[in-house]
This record gives sequence, structure tokens and C-alpha cells, in this order.
Amino acid sequence: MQKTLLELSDLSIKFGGLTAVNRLNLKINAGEAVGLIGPNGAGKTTAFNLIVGVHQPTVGKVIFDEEDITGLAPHVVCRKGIGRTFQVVKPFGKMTVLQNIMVGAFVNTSKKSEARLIATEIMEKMSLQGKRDYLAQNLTIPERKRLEMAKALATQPKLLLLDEVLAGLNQTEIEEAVQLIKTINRDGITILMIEHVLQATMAICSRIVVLDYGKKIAEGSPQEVTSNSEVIKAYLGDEYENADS
Ligand SMILES: Nc1ncnc2c1ncn2[C@@H]1O[C@H](COP(=O)(O)OP(=O)(O)OP(=O)(O)O)[C@@H](O)[C@H]1O
Repeated sequence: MQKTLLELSDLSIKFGGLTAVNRLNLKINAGEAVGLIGPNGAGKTTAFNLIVGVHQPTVGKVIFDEEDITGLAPHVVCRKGIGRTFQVVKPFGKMTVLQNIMVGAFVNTSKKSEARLIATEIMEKMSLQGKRDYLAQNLTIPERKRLEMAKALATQPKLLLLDEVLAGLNQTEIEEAVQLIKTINRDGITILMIEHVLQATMAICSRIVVLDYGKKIAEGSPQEVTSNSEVIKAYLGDEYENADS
């Protein structure tokens, strides 16, 4: 039987009168790659922030690796094995690529040599070794995106939350990033990714969850979700429905 790594039950948060995430129930198995899609403002990033402890839920629970982690501080959640990237990438601009990745590694070790070893391995995996001593502020957009993922990977997560890591990339760069994310997943890291680039999401994820106004309106295989009339109405649009006909 497959092991549930993350379980959200009735997860909800209100900002004043706005219910940004509304009774979200979701189970993710260890090893899965799951996409989280939906229109702007649907509550996707807020759901990430609830999982990692940036926000406290109004109602509901976050169970990770059989432990209730609801409301724990972000650094504690990170240490338990959930890494995340940010929609707007946040490198330490005046630090080098290697130093940036080492910051992630320091979550689990206080030894500089060990952090350097972890960071070097991840830097190579993310094809950043050629930029080792570059200041992060001098990287191109695709390199910054890879650095963002590398920083999160250096925390040695079991679950990696990716928030629009493909945004701003051209088609070739997207294809390269898709291959990288697939490799990360194949290496055993479970993935939950927010993405608007649908074809890429479908290439990576075996299951897709759709949010609209904070609520889950659909969940299933990429084919099931993209042919769901509610999803077409809320997010994909009529052009999508007519695209194959
Ligand atoms: N800290 C906050 N305080 C008040 N309202 C917030 C806060 N964070 C998010 N919201 C609101 O909650 C709703 C969900 O926002 P969220 O950023 O989660 O959407 P999203 O699905 O990630 O959108 P996008 O695809 O544009 O990134 C929006 O209406 C947003 O304005």
C-alpha cells in the first residue's frame, strides 16, 4: 500500500471576510508529483503558506509523515522535511550561488564542510556548477529559478512545494526545467507544484487538483481534469474545450 506523506483535512483560512482556502481536503502519497492549478487568487499560494506554517489555519489540519504539524513555525516545518520555493524568487543577491545553496543546507547541519558538500552535490544536479562563484544577483531568470529550487533542495526535503517555477521561462527553458523536476521526483522527492503552464504540469504530474475561490473543484488525472466542464468554465476557458474538436 502506498504511504500518505501529506494530508490536508478541512484546511481553511479567512482573511477578514474572504475565505481564501475553504475546507481543502487533499492526500498526497510519498513519491507522487501533484499539480495545483486554478485562476489567479484561487488560494494556491495561501494553501502553501498554510502547509509550511506561514499562516495559521482558521480551521483544519496539516498532517505530514503521520504527524500533526498544523501551525508549527516555518523553520520547524522545513526541518521536518517540507521545502518550498517562492513565486517571486528570493536569492541572497550579494552572496554567491554556492553560498545561497549552503544556506538551505544549514537547516540540517551546523558544519560548514557538510553544508558545502550537500550544496555542491545539489548545485551539480541543478546544472549550476558553472556559476558556482557568481553573485546570485547576476544570474539569468532561468538560473535564478534553478537556484530557487536548489536552495529548497538543500534543506533535504521529503516534500518539495514549487510555486510557479516555470513562470517567465521560454519554451526551451520550460522543457529543460520539466526534465529537472522529473529527475528530482524520480530521485524520490514528492512534489506539489503550483503552475499556470499547463502542458508542463501535465508532463510532470500524474494527478492535478484544481482550486477556485479557495475550494477544490476537481481532482484527477490530467486528462480527467482538463475535460471537466467546471474546470473549463472556471479556469481553462472555452478555447480549451474546442481545441481538440
Ligand atoms: N495575507 C493576506 N491577507 C489578505 N488577503 C490575502 C492574503 N494572502 C492572500 N490573500 C488573498 O487570498 C486570495 C488567494 O490568494 P493566493 O495568493 O493564495 O492566490 P493564488 O491562487 O496563489 O493566485 P496566483 O495564481 O495569482 O498566484 C486572494 O484573494 C488574495 O488577495
